[in-house]
Amino acid sequence: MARPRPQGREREIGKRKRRETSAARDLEMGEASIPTIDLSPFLREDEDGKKKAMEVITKAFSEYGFFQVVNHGVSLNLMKETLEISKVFFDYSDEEKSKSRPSCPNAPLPAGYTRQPAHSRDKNEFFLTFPPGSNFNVFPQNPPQFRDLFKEMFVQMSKLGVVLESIINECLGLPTNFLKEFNDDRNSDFLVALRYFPASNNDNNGLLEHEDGNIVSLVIQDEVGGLQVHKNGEWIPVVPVEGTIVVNLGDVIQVLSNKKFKSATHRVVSTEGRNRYSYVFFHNLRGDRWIEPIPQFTKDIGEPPKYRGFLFKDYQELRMRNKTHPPSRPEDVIHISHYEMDT
Ligand SMILES: O=C(O)CCC(=O)C(=O)O
Ligand SMILES: [Fe+2]
Repeated sequence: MARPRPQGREREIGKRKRRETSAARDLEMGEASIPTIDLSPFLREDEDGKKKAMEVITKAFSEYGFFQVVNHGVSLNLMKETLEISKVFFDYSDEEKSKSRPSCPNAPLPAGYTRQPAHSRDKNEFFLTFPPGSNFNVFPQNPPQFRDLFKEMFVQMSKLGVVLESIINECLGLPTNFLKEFNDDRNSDFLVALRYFPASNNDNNGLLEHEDGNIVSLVIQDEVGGLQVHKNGEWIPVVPVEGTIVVNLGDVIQVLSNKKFKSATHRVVSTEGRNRYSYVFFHNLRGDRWIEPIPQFTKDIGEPPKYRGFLFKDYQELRMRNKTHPPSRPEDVIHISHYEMDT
């Protein structure tokens, strides 16, 4: 007799277990690397170059959900300076850093400086801001250039986020400006500077495997390395190349596109004897948006929706609970599979 197919959570546990085993097996890592894409055709409206780049991007989004970009419009000097300034800031004493602890309890995320609690599996500390001018933002007095550099980085990364969103829109074949109109409020975007601590003898986890929940994320990493993306049972290193920005897709696009595009699973592995610094910009979405697979990827082509609809805010809250009240069993952590339909 055929074995009944595992349902819902049981099925998810199976998937995760398989992934964890293969993660352990593949820790040594294969030869694969993620694609690098030149964005200059989009910035200078070169139609032919755009078409070619879009083919590569569409493939990368359907297979990996991850790629790196060059000629992205973000100043290379600014990238260097912001990494340098974050080293200066994170090297300050805990007392000094604590002066910019989050102070606004109703902010959707803790803006300012946060260190992961000792019991957290993630071994990092970070500094988060919402768009310049947001009332949630808290900045340190020192280093004196910190605030301006952070603001400038926000502005430039936000521009790139908008460009990438329009590229995603085009690669998915959506009506012109569909995503721009759906996601017309930039107040929920945020920028995070991170410092990962060196690996210890028995723990090299910097950031546990996860998918980003938003539209698209942009990562600037220093030369230490450790960011890895999961593909076909393998952990592929995202090898740092100075001046490049890593792009990874979030769950919102995976759901809207009914899984045509993937939000890749990724993690950060820490390195013995070295801190690792990075910046991540989250091109996000208003909490009151309703997310469900769009008809173009479901009923228009005779495909059943792979997800039930949900309010983005509810998903964000569940993801937040993963952090504030981490479940003891990894399989109880909420992922986008929480909304997956049994097909
Ligand atoms: O620090 C990195 O390289 C990536 C961080 C990340 O994946 C995240 O914050 O969601
Ligand atoms: Fe991430």
